[in-house]
Order: sequence, then structure tokens, then C-alpha cells
Amino acid sequence: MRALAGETLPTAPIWMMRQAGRYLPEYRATRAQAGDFLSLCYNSELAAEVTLQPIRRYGFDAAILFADILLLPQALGADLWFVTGEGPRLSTVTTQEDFAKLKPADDIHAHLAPIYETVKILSEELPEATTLIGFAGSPWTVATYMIAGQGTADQGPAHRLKAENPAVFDSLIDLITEGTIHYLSAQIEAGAEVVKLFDSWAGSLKGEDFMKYSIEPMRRITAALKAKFPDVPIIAFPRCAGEKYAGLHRMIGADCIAFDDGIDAQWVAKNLQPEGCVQGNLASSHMVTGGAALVAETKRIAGALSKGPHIFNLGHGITPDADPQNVQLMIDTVRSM
Ligand SMILES: Cc1c2[nH]c(c1CCC(=O)O)Cc1[nH]c(c(CCC(=O)O)c1C)Cc1[nH]c(c(CCC(=O)O)c1C)Cc1[nH]c(c(C)c1CCC(=O)O)C2
Repeated sequence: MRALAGETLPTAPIWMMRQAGRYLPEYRATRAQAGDFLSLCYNSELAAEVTLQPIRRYGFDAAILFADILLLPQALGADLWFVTGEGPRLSTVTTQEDFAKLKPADDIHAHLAPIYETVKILSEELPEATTLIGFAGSPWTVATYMIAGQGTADQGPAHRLKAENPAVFDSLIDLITEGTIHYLSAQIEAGAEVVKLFDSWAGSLKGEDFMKYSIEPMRRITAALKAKFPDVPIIAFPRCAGEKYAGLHRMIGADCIAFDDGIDAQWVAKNLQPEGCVQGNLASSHMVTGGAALVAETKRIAGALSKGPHIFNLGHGITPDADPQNVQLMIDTVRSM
């Protein structure tokens, strides 16, 4: 919370995206108990349990709610399921008729009540010093899944709908934007201390589209949340924005910008950190390979960003093939600096 408020700390606080995940044996055991991934997300007791596991094991400075960005589309009426070994599948939205079947943006809370309950349990059970982070996907990233019905390498179906049927595309972005405001407001009311917007596919928006469809919807969400909850910090993660990261704190109205591993920490120290807290950016692959390279790169990043507000994190989520010992090595390295 201090780093998010703009303080330069002697040791950067640490957490990781997907810190509760398949690389941990205790996560795999709880997931098996729940049945499958979505059942785990909607089982408040077990979702709280897996959120707490990496806090117990590693003492991270923050816990991220265990849920998924695709629960909001499901609450809006999309069908959602996960294919083992492949990823998410959804019913698609590509026509006005498909769009008309979705629910109004404020009609999501009955479906998402178990998520709010998870937040409530966590806000009671987490250690005082551990910050609880709620989250949602950005409208663009969520739309790419709702339009394609699955993850795509180039977000082609979403780009096509944007070009060929801008009325439906814009309506969908608006609906997700409004739904996200309702969803994150309810997470905050349940006890989330910080919220993060994941725009995993921001990098595929080129030219004017980047501002219009990645940044502007996130700006609308932060403006609405700040009006209601002025003291709740917001982290935005427009992944793969490259040099377009410069100026984004102001443009989005976010307290912290998270950045991927495609941009150098030195560049971030010079061009982004002067405007606010930054979060990143060790390559997730170091959690698989470990060793001296992990230590050297962790030190280089933490060193480069040590003169301003910084939250140490990976450039993207930790992968299932990561070695839990490498996570400990990363934490020990940051905390020994
Ligand atoms: C695109 C996206 C999704 N989900 C998310 C994003 C944006 C960030 C990113 O770029 O990854 C965000 C997300 N997903 C999950 C979280 C929980 C919080 C966290 O620990 O960071 C968060 C923040 C849990 C999860 N979400 C998912 C898992 C793995 C599920 C499992 O246990 O099998 C977890 C822990 C599944 C998921 N969920 C999604 C995909 C594409 C997949 C399949 C990928 C995979 O299997 O690793 C959609």
C-alpha cells in the first residue's frame, strides 16, 4: 500500500500473478478436492484456501483473489467451460442477436456472490500486513475471449468484429466496462484493498485503437471507481504496450502501471516510474530455470527500480512447470538487497 501511494521503500514488496497455481502441490490437491477449476473459483472456502497457500508458504506482501477474468462474461450470460490442457471456451458474441441475449451490466451480482464471499473470508483471514488485491480483465481483453469463444494468438476475431460491425463491438466494450465497474465496486465493498485490471492483449491494438479500446475503457473504470472509492489504489496492466507505456499513469488514472518482460527496467525507471508506482518485470521463465541467472536478473531489475516506488513481480503469470524453490530464491534475493 505504501509503494502504491508513491513511497520509495528500501525493499520492494513482492507478489506474483498466478501465485496460487498449478506449480504448487497444495494448489493441485485443493483443486482436485473442488473437482475442477471453475468449481474451485465458485467455492468460496476453497478459493480462499488456495489464495492463502502462497502467503503461508512464502510470506508474499500481497494476496491476489483466486478467481478468473472470464467469470464476468459468464455472469453476463455467456456459457463458459474449460477444456483440460487447452484453456477456456465460451459461447461467442458476433452479432446483434448474440449481444441482445446478454444481461444488463448490473445484473451480475447474484452469479458473482461466491466471489464476493471469497473476498470477505480473505479480508478476515489474511495477516494484517498482507494486502488483498481484487481484479478484473480489461474490457478489450475480456471482449477478445467473448468474441472468439477462446484464447487466440492474434485476437483476429475481435479485430474483425471491430472492423466489420463496430456497433456490436462498441456495445460489447461498453457493457463489459459497465459490468467491470459493478464487479470491482462489489469486490471493494467486500474487502479488496487494491484492484488490478489485466489487459493481457493490449499489445495487439495498434495506432488509434490502443487509446480507444485499451486505455479509454480502463480510464472510464478507474474514474468511476475513484469517484466512489478515492482511497483504493488501482493497478493497470496493459501488457506489451512497449514505448506506449510512457504517460499511462495519467492517461488511465491508475496508481500503478504493471509492465511485461518485453521492456527494460532501466527504460521504465527513466520513462514511467517518475509518474508513479511500477510493477514488474522478471521473465516468468526464470521460475523454471532458476540458478545464477535468476539471481542476477532479479538484482538487476530491483536495482534499476530502487530509486522510486516499485512492486517486484513477474512480467506475466508464473507457469505450471515452475519450481517452487525458484520462487523462494527470487524472494530471498529481493529481500537481501
Ligand atoms: C487471459 C486471462 C485469463 N485469466 C486471467 C487472464 C489475464 C491474465 C493473463 O494474461 O493470463 C487472469 C487470472 N486467472 C487467474 C487469476 C487468479 C489470480 C492470480 O493468481 O493471479 C487471474 C488474475 C487464475 C487462473 N486461471 C486459469 C488458471 C489455471 C487453471 C487450472 O488450475 O488449471 C488459473 C490458476 C485458467 C485460465 N484463465 C484464462 C486462461 C487463458 C486460462 C488457461 C491458461 C492456463 O491453463 O494456464 C483467462
